[in-house]
Amino acid sequence: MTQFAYDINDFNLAATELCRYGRTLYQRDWSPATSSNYSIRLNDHCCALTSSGKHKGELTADDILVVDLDGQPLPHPQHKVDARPSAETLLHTQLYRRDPAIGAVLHTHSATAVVLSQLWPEDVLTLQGWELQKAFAGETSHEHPVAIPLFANDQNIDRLATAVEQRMAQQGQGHAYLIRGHGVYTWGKNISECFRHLEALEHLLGYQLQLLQLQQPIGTNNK
Ligand SMILES: CSCCC(=O)C(=O)COP(=O)(O)O
Ligand SMILES: [Zn+2]
Repeated sequence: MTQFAYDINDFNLAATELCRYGRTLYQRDWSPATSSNYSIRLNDHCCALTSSGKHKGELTADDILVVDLDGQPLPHPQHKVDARPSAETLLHTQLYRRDPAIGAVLHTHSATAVVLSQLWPEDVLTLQGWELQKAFAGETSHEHPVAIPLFANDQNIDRLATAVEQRMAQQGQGHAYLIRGHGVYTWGKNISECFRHLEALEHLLGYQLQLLQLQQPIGTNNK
């Protein structure tokens, strides 16, 4: 440990990874126009997190901040005084606070996730029957239902994080959730597992969206 509440080497590694994943997620068109935020846990008390409003395909280590699990920025020798953590920081810290096994969180805004989140009528989307569900940690069969809760979008992130926590306390943590018209949050024990969850989810949500489109009576989209 240093004079800071985290190990600088851990921060440097996390910053490198977050920048690298940012380039990948931007190239996949899942993080357009400065949208999205990403984080990696540094220890029991803090995480490295993207700064607000940055282009996610062009992140540098200067764009990665450290916050404690209340979402408050912690000092770093190179950080600019005006750098602000993500506006959605509390959606990351809610996850790190509830589960010490969570090591990384990714939030993205793919067209598939956003469109499906607007079309889906219920407050939970249950994935079942897809082999790719087994990409989620601990899932061993396509037959086991994987519930993806949906939340109304809310500019009050504190209130949204409280709603997420309440739903998880009642119905289980799951692997991911959708915010309507906004995007998806998913997590994992580390960034590589988290990315696997996100990649699986993108495909699974794509299957569901295609099913919805196929179930639409022929010709109705021309009227
Ligand atoms: C331009 S997208 C609007 C904000 C958002 O939803 C997002 O994911 C990025 O917010 P941040 O403060 O983390 O840059
Ligand atoms: Zn967002």
